[in-house]
Amino acid sequence: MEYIHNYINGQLIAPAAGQYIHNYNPATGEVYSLIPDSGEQDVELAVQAAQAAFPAWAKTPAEKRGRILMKIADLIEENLDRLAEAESLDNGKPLKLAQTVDIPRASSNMRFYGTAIQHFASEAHYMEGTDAINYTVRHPHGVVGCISPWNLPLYLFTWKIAPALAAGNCVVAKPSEVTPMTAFLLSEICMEAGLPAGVLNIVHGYGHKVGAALTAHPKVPVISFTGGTATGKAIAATAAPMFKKLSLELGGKNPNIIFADCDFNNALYTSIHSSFANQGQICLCGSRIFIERPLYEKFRDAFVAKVQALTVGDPLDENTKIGALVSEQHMQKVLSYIELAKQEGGTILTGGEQIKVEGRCENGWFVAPTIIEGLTYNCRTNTEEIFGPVVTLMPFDTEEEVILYANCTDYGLSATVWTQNLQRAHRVSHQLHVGVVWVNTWLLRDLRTPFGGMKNSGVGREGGFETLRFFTEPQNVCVKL
Ligand SMILES: NC(=O)C1=CN([C@@H]2O[C@H](COP(=O)(O)OP(=O)(O)OC[C@H]3O[C@@H](n4cnc5c(N)ncnc54)[C@H](O)[C@@H]3O)[C@@H](O)[C@H]2O)C=CC1
Ligand SMILES: O=C(O)/C=C/C=C(\O)C(=O)O
Repeated sequence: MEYIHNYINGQLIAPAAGQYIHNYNPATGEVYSLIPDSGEQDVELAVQAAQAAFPAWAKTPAEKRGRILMKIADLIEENLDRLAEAESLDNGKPLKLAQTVDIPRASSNMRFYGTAIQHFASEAHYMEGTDAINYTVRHPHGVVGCISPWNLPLYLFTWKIAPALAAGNCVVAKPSEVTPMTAFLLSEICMEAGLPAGVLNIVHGYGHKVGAALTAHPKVPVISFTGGTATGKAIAATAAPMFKKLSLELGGKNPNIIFADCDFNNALYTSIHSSFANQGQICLCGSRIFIERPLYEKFRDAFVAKVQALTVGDPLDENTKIGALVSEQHMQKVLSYIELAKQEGGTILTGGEQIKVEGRCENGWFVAPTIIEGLTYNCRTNTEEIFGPVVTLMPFDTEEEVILYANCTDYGLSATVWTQNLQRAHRVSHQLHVGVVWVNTWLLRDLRTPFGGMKNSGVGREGGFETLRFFTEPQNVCVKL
């Protein structure tokens, strides 16, 4: 059985208490490795290592920090196949998705911030008539905490640590205990890339132990978190009275709005992707599909037919489009929402159940891609995050009506709008209470843009210079000339 180790002060080490958690392969239901069940003592060691490494790392020229991040990016690319396979085994996602999306994006994250930091300049403000000049420098905070989820494990882990490190902070990071493997492999890559000891520390284990200890640690003034809204709330409750700086990327219940004048094929094929990519376990998935009434039946029938043709199965098989859900517990949550949808009067057009895959995956956690119609826009199924391969379809008649539907949840992460009418695209986008709108596309990412949500979908924005600002403390110096 393979052991995963913590990465503390440049060393791969066992957890202080010597306890481990089972790590499951979701496609087979088997335990295949062991994760450190770390606790406060391990977090303390990691914070001390990060504190000790901070003065030298903060003084390292940005160009040199950037070079190390780019070396890490190169090594991620060199190890793409190994990392992609590890991600697929750990998470249940199709290997192909890990090869083409997760791991390339992890490398892009490191490369993007390795270069961005070299363009992140101080600001100066000259005071006309007063003969004074202000300059604003941005200092790294010291030790920052990064807590990431299981749905896009290395993708989101690197999305946090890259800007934090680039800005000169030292990091204590906690990957999800459900999918720890690629963060562990990354610690080996960081050692090979020459990242100095203590600059990045990775402590594995449960959220209520490691995550909670990191959030409450008095020497960690900044926490960046991506995950569920309930967990974000718990983190905020601990962090707020300690005046910690927080970035929270939380859940979504995103509308996918399809007007009758859309490019039908583009809307259809992209909607399959935005509904079911990664088994629907992406906070940006468009789980509520609103279709303008004249197109409703045509879209519904084509969508159902195409979704029925998707291959659900062994994530390692290159024909597989839908892999396993991440855990048995998560699968039960998703199935319980399908039951709720039936109780709320929904009609299951396809899917609606667990799937038994033959062969080596017979005990895996697979759910058929599920399409439901006939629900009201404000029922629980249509307002609570399911985070699985489940979408609902609803017709609408007017822009006003669909905007009401789209905005009626407590979430406000993203939305997609399909129309060939440019004026309508702008008009509707402007009225959506979400942080990110895609028009005639989905999940097309430019890493320079602000990314994040409104309402219960989060606090703050990641991406571009926004994150470098988050991971630094501005200091203004006013000089009277
Ligand atoms: N990015 C997103 O939008 C994500 C949303 N979710 C949603 O959240 C639901 C629950 O999923 P979970 O696996 O429980 O996600 P979670 O939000 O509990 O896990 C995310 C990370 O937070 C850590 N964590 C958990 N409790 C913590 C605490 N008290 N203090 C600090 N860190 C803590 C976890 O160990 C993990 O590293 C999902 O069903 C889904 O609806 C889950 C993962 C990602
Ligand atoms: O930054 C991105 O491209 C995607 C982010 C996705 C999440 O935060 C998520 O699914 O949790």
